[in-house]
Amino acid sequence: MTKVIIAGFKGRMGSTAVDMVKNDNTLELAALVDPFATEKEIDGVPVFNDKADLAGFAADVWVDFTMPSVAYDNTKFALENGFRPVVGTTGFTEAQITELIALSKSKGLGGLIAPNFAIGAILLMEFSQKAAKYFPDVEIIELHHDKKKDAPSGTAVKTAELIKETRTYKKQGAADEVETIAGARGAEFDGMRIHSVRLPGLVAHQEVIFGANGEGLTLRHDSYDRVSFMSGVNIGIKQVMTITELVYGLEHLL
Ligand SMILES: NC(=O)C1=CN([C@@H]2O[C@H](COP(=O)(O)OP(=O)(O)OC[C@H]3O[C@@H](n4cnc5c(N)ncnc54)[C@H](O)[C@@H]3O)[C@@H](O)[C@H]2O)C=CC1
Ligand SMILES: O=C(O)C1=N[C@H](C(=O)O)C[C@H](O)C1
Repeated sequence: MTKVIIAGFKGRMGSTAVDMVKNDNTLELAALVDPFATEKEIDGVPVFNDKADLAGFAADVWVDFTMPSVAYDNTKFALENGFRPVVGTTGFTEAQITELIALSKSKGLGGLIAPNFAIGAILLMEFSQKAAKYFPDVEIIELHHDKKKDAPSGTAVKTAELIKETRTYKKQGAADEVETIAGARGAEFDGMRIHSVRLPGLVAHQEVIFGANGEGLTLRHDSYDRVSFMSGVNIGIKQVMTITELVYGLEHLL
């Protein structure tokens, strides 16, 4: 049995992850963490408000769906306490990821930071990376629910990072273009543009639009329900038990 801690269990993703773990008889819910929890235990599973109280606790995996502002500290805490992190929380800097990978190696602990756990989103990123080799003009439009705290989404950033590996650099748009309203052209990443839409009713969606002479290519993925992320979280939990360092992106474990 793999013993799993879920941090952020009161939230949209954390609560969905609790159901997924409960429905897999090879996984055991070992502890739940959320500063907003009022319960001391739920169905015999201990509940903690503060991660510090989990130092020395016996568990294998730390699943994290919390907030960008705490995800780095939580992941570091997990590694320092022998829990293999499986982190969906977004907002890590490149430097933080590099540091956490080094820490995981020094501890010999597997781990995963995955900006998106949906298999369709992983495919969208891979297809986009392939297309960018032939279509260097690309704009990313990510669309999310209006409770999302970070912009652009972690998935959009990861998509842009992957595209950067195959795309020949170019600064897109007219050389003399002017924004008459600041931000009209979106965020810039390596010369390409990323646009963030926030609306009630949405869950998590992304389009990657390529343009070339006389043709266009649009790739799109939609998560209509948070259950779309759960097979990826389940794979992540199982795979981190078999590796000895943290990886960035679920594609490394598929
Ligand atoms: N990688 C992926 O596939 C996905 C990632 N996400 C990301 O997961 C994160 C959480 O998203 P939601 O569940 O929608 O947010 P949410 O706001 O519904 O839930 C976050 C929960 O974390 C709790 N929390 C805050 N600080 C904490 C701490 N220090 N320790 C433990 N719990 C803490 C909050 O009280 C809240 O219950 C976001 O960064 C989001 O972008 C969301 C969907 C899919
Ligand atoms: O906040 C969300 O909801 C999501 N966050 C992740 C991201 O920032 O990419 C993954 C997914 O898009 C849902």
